[in-house]
Amino acid sequence: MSLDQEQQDQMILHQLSQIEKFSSVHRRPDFDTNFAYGTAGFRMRADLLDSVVYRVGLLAALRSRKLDGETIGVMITASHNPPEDNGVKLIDPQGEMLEASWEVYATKFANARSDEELAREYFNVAETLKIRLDAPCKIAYGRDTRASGPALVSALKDGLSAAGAEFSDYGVLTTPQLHYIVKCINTAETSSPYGEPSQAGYYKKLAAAFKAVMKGKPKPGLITIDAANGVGGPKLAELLEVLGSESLEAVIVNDDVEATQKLNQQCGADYVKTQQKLPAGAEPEALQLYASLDGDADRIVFYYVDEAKKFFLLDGDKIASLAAMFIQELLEVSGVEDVEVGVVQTAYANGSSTAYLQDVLKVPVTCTSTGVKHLHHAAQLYDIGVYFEANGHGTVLFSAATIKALESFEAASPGQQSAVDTLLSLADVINQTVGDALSDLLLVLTVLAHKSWGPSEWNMAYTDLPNRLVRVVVDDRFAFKTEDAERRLVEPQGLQAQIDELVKKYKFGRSFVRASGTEDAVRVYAEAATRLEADELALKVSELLKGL
Ligand SMILES: CC(=O)N[C@H]1[C@@H](OP(=O)(O)O)O[C@H](CO)[C@@H](O)[C@@H]1O
Ligand SMILES: [Mg+2]
Repeated sequence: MSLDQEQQDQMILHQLSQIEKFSSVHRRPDFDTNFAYGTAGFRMRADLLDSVVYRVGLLAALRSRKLDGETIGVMITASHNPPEDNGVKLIDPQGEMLEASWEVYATKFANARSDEELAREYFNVAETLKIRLDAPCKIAYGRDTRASGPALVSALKDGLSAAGAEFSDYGVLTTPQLHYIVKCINTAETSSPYGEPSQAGYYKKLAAAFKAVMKGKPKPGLITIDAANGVGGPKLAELLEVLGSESLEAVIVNDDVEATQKLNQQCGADYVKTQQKLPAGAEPEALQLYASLDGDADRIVFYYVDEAKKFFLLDGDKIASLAAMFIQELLEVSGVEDVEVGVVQTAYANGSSTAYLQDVLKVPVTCTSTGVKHLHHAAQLYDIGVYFEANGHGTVLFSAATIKALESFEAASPGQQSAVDTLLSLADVINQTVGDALSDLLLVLTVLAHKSWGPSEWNMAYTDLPNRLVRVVVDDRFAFKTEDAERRLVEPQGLQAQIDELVKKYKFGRSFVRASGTEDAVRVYAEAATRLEADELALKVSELLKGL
C-alpha cells in the first residue's frame, strides 16, 4: 500500500469515527416517526429535528464532493408552518432544489437507527456514487427567524465538521436569498457570474434592475405588505432602503420577528390564500394593493378590497397570467422571433386561469406534481418558462439562449429596443433560481406600472372559479397514490371512481385528492360553478375518506 493510500484510508476511518461520535450527541429521538424528504425537504416539530439536521449536514458534504466541490446550500426553515415546527432543505449549485435522485439518501440517513448504521450508510453512498471522501467540499447555510433555528444550526455544524466540510454561515435570511447566494458563489468564476454572493449583492441587483425596468414609468402607488411576522419583514425593509423612497414606498405590517410565536398566525400568504380573507393588521383601503409573504419569503399573494369592502385574491395563478401576458406583449413589440413562452401550473391552479392562458393568451400550459422542484424543471423546457403554484410560489425562467438572443438582437426602432431592454431588465428583477416573494413583488409592480393598472384591472383578466381546499387527517396518508400529475388516484382502489361520480354532478366541477408532502394529512381540492357547490363537492369528497 502506498503512503498516500494509507493516509487516505486513515483519513476516511477518522471521518467515519467522527460521524459516529457526533451522531451520539444527535441521536434520533424516537423510532415511531418515519422521516421522509418531502415536497420541501424535512419539515416537522422542531424538537424532532436535531438528528435529522445533523445528518443533512453529512449528506450536504457528500453532495458537494460529488459535484467537484461546488457549494451546496442548506436552509433551515419551515416556511408557512406554525412556530413550533422547523425544517431543512438542500440547495443544489445553480440555486435549484436538491436533485430528486438524492432524496432517497436523505431519507435513508434520517432513518438510520444507530450511530454505526448512519456511518455505514454514509460510507455506502460514497462507495455507490464513487465519491472520494477526502475530496474538498463547501457548504453555505442560513436560517429563518424561528426560535429553534440556532440550536438546529449547531446540529448542522456538527454534521459538517464531522464530515470534514468547509462551511460559511450566512445567518438569518430568506430562503430565496440563500438560493441566490449559492448560485452566485458557483458562477463567480464563470463567464456569466450571477451576482455578488451576499445579501447586499442581492439587494443591489434587484434594486438596479427594478430602477432600470421602471425608467420613465410612474412610481407605484402605496402598497401594504404583510410579512407573516417572519424573516421577510426585515429583509423587505432592507430592500426598500436600497431602493429608496423615490422608487417604491411600502407599509410593512406583521413584521414582529421578536415575538416568534406570532409567526404565520392569522397572517401571511398561506393564511390569506387558504382563508381567502385579509390578514390581521391590514386596514383595508378600497382599491389599494396589498400583499402577504410567507414565513421564509419565497411565496407572495396579492389582494385588494373594492368600494363595498369585498375581498379579491390575486394569487399565484393571477401572477403567472399577468407575467405571461406582459412577456408575450413585449416579445411581440420587440420583433424578436421564435421565443416560446410557456406556463407551468399544478392541479391546484384555478380552472379559469388555465382556460385564460390556453384560450385567450394562447400559451402552452404544462401541469406537474406539487412542489416547486417539479414546476422548475418543467419551466426549463421553455425559452421563457413562467411557473407558479396557486399559493404564490413561483418565478420566471429565461433560458441562456433567450438572453443571448435578446442581447444580440438588432432592433429596427426605438420601440423595439425599449421592449428588448424591458425584457432584459425584467430577467434581472426576477430571481432565476427559485420563487422569491421580494423579487415577485417587484415583478408585479413593474407590470402594473407599465400597464397603468391598479389591482382591479389586473383582476379583470378572468374570474376565478369558486374553490375549496380541505385538509383531512387519515390513518395512513402514504396509502394515497396518484397519477396524471396528481390529478387522479390509483390507490386506495375504487376511490377515484367514487370521486368521478360526485364530480359529474357539478357544473365546472373538478376535484382531486393527494397526500401532503409537508403535513401528515391528505388534501382535498374542489372547484365548481358556485361557492355553495364548490364547498359541497369538497365536503362530499372528504366524506369518502372517512373510515379509510
Ligand atoms: C396545496 C399546497 O399549497 N401545497 C403546498 C405544500 O405542499 P403539500 O405537499 O401540499 O403539503 O407546501 C409546499 C412547500 O411549501 C408547496 O410547494 C405546496 O404548494
Ligand atoms: Mg415558503
